[in-house]
Amino acid sequence: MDLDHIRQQISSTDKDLLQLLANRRQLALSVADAKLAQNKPIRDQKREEELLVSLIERGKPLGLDAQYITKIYHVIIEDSVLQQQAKVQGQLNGENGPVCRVAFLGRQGSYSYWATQKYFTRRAEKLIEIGCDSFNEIVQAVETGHADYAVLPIENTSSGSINEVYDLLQHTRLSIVGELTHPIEHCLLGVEGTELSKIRQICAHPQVIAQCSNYLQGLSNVKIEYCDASSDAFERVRKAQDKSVVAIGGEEGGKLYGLDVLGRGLANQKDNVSRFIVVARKAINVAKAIPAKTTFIMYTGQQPGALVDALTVLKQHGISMGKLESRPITGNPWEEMFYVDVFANLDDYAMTRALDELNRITRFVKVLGCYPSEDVSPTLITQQTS
Ligand SMILES: O=C(O)C(=O)C[C@]1(C(=O)O)C=C[C@@H](O)C=C1
Repeated sequence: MDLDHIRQQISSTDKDLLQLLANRRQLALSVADAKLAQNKPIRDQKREEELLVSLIERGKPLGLDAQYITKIYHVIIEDSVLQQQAKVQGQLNGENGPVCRVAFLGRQGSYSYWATQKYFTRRAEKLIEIGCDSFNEIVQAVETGHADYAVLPIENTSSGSINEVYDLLQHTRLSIVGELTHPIEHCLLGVEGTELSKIRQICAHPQVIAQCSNYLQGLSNVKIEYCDASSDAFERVRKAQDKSVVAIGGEEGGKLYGLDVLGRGLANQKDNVSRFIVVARKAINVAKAIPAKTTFIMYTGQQPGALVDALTVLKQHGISMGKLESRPITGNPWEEMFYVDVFANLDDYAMTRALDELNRITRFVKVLGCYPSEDVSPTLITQQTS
């Protein structure tokens, strides 16, 4: 068989695979309806485990190993769960209309651009992109009604919390309505023919620079140029057409600007992942069938044990905390606002009780939003496979 012929067969098999994946997605969406009708949660890890075990058994005589099957099905099931969650949420809260206007940092190719695409393709509305130059501009776009939603990076596994976004949340009337995580794979990108040894200037967003600090410390005689977004860095390099000027950003984004990859894996952490939040003017409800997260801020005052007392309230109501962050309160030197993420639905009885009590024992509490948790942890096989 000649190469072209084999490739035709591969392409045809891939076409069939895509059709099968699309069919599977449709079936999963029908499952969501059935589950809602029966009052069942979307996620069923027992079913997932049974499915994985039976697929591994079926794969063996076909020469497909367990690891390969497990890896592929973790991706398929994660997609299935998130598609179902988006459908259920759309039904519960109603979509905004035929289109949704979403503000994000940068233009085509920025990390926030990809995160926005990923999140909003699950929804029925047509996405209208509103690229912005700063986090403040993004929030303003939604506050003024120019955009329906904003996508904001809030934390990263290499650089930690994004303080500017936390501070904006303290003063906005917007609510958190969603979250998503997105892998951030930093590459060094330049125009064709750029050589690593000749680089004199690196363009990147300050968050990117923080996430690649170890790599950057190892370079000498290189000027850092701060940019509004990775897409801005790409644009500058593309325009300069200078082989001593490079950008740091994602490979896919760089390609849109005609840039070549000179180096990969620049982040301090191997698993460099950012968590983004989605904010809107109106708060949403989260269906009981979906695991929910609630984020609130509180000012406890500075009396001894004040924070311990507040966190004890959560413990007493059996509420697990995902993250605790603190930021200075503007205008009140040395006083801190605490940001708390909990795994609970705002409508849960325990959460209502806990918030009532926190309102009583702290100086200030404000709920920033309740939203579906996108943390679809992979189901592990506990039973023995033969
Ligand atoms: O069978 C179900 O209950 C589904 O929702 C489908 C599915 C899947 O994609 O296979 C997805 C999520 C559940 O956790 C289990 C399985």
